[in-house]
Amino acid sequence: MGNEKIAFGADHAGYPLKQKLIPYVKTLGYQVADLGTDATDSTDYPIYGKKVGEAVAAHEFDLGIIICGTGIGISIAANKVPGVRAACVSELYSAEYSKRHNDANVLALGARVVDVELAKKIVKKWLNSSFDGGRHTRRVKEIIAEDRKDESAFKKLVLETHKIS
Ligand SMILES: O=C[C@H](O)[C@H](O)[C@H](O)COP(=O)(O)O
Repeated sequence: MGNEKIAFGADHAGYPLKQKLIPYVKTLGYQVADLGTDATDSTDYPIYGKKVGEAVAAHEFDLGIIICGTGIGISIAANKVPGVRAACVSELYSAEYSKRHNDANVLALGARVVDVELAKKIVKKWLNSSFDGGRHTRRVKEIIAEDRKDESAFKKLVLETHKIS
């Protein structure tokens, strides 16, 4: 923990929480970049979900943290980017298991759902958790195959284990 580079993004609803989380995550020792938005003026969450998603998928950053009102819209937008596994989280169990089982590389939060203290706890739990591997590796590989539209790789992974296609 601590040496990864993290990209932050938020719409207007997420902006106030983003401004609180960035200094907090810096105190945990991470390198942080703010990809916007820079004000509470109304904007559109897909802009920032896409921006952070593309930066993470391109390996410019190790992880992303994105925030809108519910966390839902911005996570939907980020998950359209191949290579992104964004988890919309509002409690600690999912914060941990989105890393352990899903290897989530983007965390989405709802600024109208969680308060600042809970958001900090979720972020810390997520950053401190890591992928379990094992059976979860095959499942994540199936997601990656689908991202790549590699139907034969997907079918091979499924067939190997479940004897279905
Ligand atoms: O999923 C979408 C997000 O929660 C947005 O932050 C929300 O829809 C923005 O709503 P409004 O334009 O009413 O501030």
